[in-house]
Amino acid sequence: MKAGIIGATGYGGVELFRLLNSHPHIKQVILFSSSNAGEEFTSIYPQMSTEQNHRLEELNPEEMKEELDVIFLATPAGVSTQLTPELLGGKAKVIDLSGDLRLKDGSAYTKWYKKESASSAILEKSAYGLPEWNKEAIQSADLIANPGCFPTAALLGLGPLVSEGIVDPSSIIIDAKTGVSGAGKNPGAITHFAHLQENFQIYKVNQHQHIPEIEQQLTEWSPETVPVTFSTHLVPMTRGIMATIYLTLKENQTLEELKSYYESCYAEEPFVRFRKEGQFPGTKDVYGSNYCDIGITLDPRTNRVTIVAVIDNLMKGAASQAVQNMNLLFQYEEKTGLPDLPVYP
Ligand SMILES: NC(=O)C1=CN([C@@H]2O[C@H](COP(=O)(O)OP(=O)(O)OC[C@H]3O[C@@H](n4cnc5c(N)ncnc54)[C@H](OP(=O)(O)O)[C@@H]3O)[C@@H](O)[C@H]2O)C=CC1
Ligand SMILES: CC(=O)N[C@@H](CCC(=O)OP(=O)(O)O)C(=O)O
Repeated sequence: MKAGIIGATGYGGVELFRLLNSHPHIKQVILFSSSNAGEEFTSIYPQMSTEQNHRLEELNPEEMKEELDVIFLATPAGVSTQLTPELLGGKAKVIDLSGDLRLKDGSAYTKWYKKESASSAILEKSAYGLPEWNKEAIQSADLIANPGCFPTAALLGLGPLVSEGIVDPSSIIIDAKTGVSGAGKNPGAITHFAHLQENFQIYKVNQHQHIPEIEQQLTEWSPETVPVTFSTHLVPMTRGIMATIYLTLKENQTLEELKSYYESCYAEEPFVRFRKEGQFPGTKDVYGSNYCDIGITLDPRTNRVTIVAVIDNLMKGAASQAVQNMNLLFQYEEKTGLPDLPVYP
């Protein structure tokens, strides 16, 4: 198979390259760049040298859609809205890592991303690429909207309880922390080393573009609308997301019952690991891997549940989840080409 990466010189693009380069079904990876076409990839990332030389190519959607089997877009918001219509209709399947195609309601996209949305025809065509919850739709799609990094952690953590209908829908608080690579390779002043180191910073309070994405999926799982309080914090680390989620239950349940919902939801899922009672994961437990590790507990004093879900934002939050989706699209075994274990320490 031939794969193409648009936005190859960004953090998500480089991580995709690393994974696709050792994927057993990918014979060739072609890298596209809007700013460095004509240059060798190794002139930008010498550490990514391989046996094959990779020159950064200029975009040519007409050729790409016929010659490539799969195209990944690892580009800033707004680019996929423009490019996807030109990339569909040929041989290639398209996997978009940006937020452009995740929200079914184009006006919600415009409100939260402050950009023009893709057409409703494109939005309808795209399958939400959260494999643990949407496998069938992914397998039969031509276009995948890879989930956001925070929604991946939050939804995998919340899914078993919200879909069971046992959560008070007005009670959900998602308190999330992220490493700085989530902001891409050209972040703003908030991510400057001098500001970031020894600091812990909340940002986009009540304005984060992942709020409607999380609510869209929760509301699909639940008979009621599920609004969430969602806050994001930058911590001085490179990779990793921890979503600490608090909620109350509609009726009393035991921790054993709660655990059983997770165990049955994720029993067949190779990339969700549920912790034993009393254990909670840290971000290093999933570093460099496609895992989402989850721990839960119930405080009998308050009847409040605490859920902790961790992922690597560049992996399960972006590139490796995109490869997991590619595996599903092409009927490869879901774990193909993805690391078995995280990098530790
Ligand atoms: N970083 C993360 O943890 C996650 C990121 N995402 C999303 O994935 C996407 C990529 O993120 P990330 O790799 O971090 O971002 P980066 O900013 O690191 O890279 C984006 C790349 O897109 C390319 N690009 C920029 N403008 C254009 C344009 N107008 N047309 C075509 N290509 C363009 C650039 O590459 P070049 O100049 O070579 O074309 C750039 O290197 C974003 O939408 C992001 O929100 C999603 C989940 C997690
Ligand atoms: C640290 C940091 O800034 N993280 C980014 C991650 C979001 C992202 O990647 O954007 P989309 O999923 O919408 O494409 C943020 O919080 O906005």
